[in-house]
Amino acid sequence: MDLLGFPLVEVRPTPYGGRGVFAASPIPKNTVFFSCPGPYAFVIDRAFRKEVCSQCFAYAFDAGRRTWNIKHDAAGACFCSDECKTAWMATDRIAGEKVFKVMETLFKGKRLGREGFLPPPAEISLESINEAWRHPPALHKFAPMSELEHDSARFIASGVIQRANNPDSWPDLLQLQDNELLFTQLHPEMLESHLYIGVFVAEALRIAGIVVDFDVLATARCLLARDYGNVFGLYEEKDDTEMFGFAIYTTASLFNHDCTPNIKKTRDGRALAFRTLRDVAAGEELCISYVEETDSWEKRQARLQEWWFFSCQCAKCHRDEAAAK
Ligand SMILES: C[S@@+](CC[C@H](N)C(=O)[O-])C[C@H]1O[C@@H](n2cnc3c(N)ncnc32)[C@H](O)[C@@H]1O
Repeated sequence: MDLLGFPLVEVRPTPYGGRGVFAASPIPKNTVFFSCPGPYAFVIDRAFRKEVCSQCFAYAFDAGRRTWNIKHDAAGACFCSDECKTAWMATDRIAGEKVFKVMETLFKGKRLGREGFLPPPAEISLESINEAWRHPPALHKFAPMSELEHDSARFIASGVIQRANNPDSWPDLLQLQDNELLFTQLHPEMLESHLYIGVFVAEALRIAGIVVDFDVLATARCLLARDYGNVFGLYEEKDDTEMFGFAIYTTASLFNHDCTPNIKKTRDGRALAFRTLRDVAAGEELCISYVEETDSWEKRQARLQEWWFFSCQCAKCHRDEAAAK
């Protein structure tokens, strides 16, 4: 697979975990060998909305400010500059603006939401998940939705709008690893939440009068299936400690994990850039670290299992596991 024409890298199968990204030729230390211009779908968490520019993700605190005050109140977005607001409004997000407005109104007025919680199916299998999506729950009038669910709904809505505006990019999203079954087996209670999120987004599009030529609920399901295990946290650029949202970048999610990574990602506005941490030989796999490398083997494995559903096969983990026995 071609990584958007970046000549230093190629995508190939690995013996341990699906595809990986490999150096096609030697790459010297400190080379930015790949970058991804912007996310397919993203959300700025409600709690951070006033502090993060919805267009370029600039963090107000990094600029010595508490909040950004150029706003699009109805759609729940803030901007660091008029240029960013104009860019957000003028491009293909016009449909998005309408959908986000409707979603804000429904959420703030508690106009549509869920009533209580249903128990998950007794056994989580692909069949029981399919069956649940065939019979999604109805939204209730004047029922609340949690802030977390609404943030997830905004994330899914941004992906649905992306598909509507750029149909050619949908296959890029679809080729990401589908983690629906593994995720639902670990978190069965989330199945119902995902169904509500899908129904909520479909209803928001309907109320906004946005007609698309694909099934919104099925699209929401595809996005949710690829969200866990593929998304990147959006962190502020200075210290990389405060996470204010999350985003899915199609090609960037092809990098596997290693507890001794040879590359590092950095966010540059909307873009993600990948840089070598040491000289890399031709044919070596290029891996980032999904977790804190200095944590114990047990802690790293637990986190990778919980959030990425795999047991790490890197050399350091094999060494640490052998030492622990
Ligand atoms: C973000 S995806 C990376 C790309 C993925 N290999 C693919 O083909 O789409 C993360 C998934 O890759 C696999 N993976 C990544 N790093 C791994 C590792 N160190 N050991 C085992 N599996 C790994 C796991 O299946 C994990 O859920």
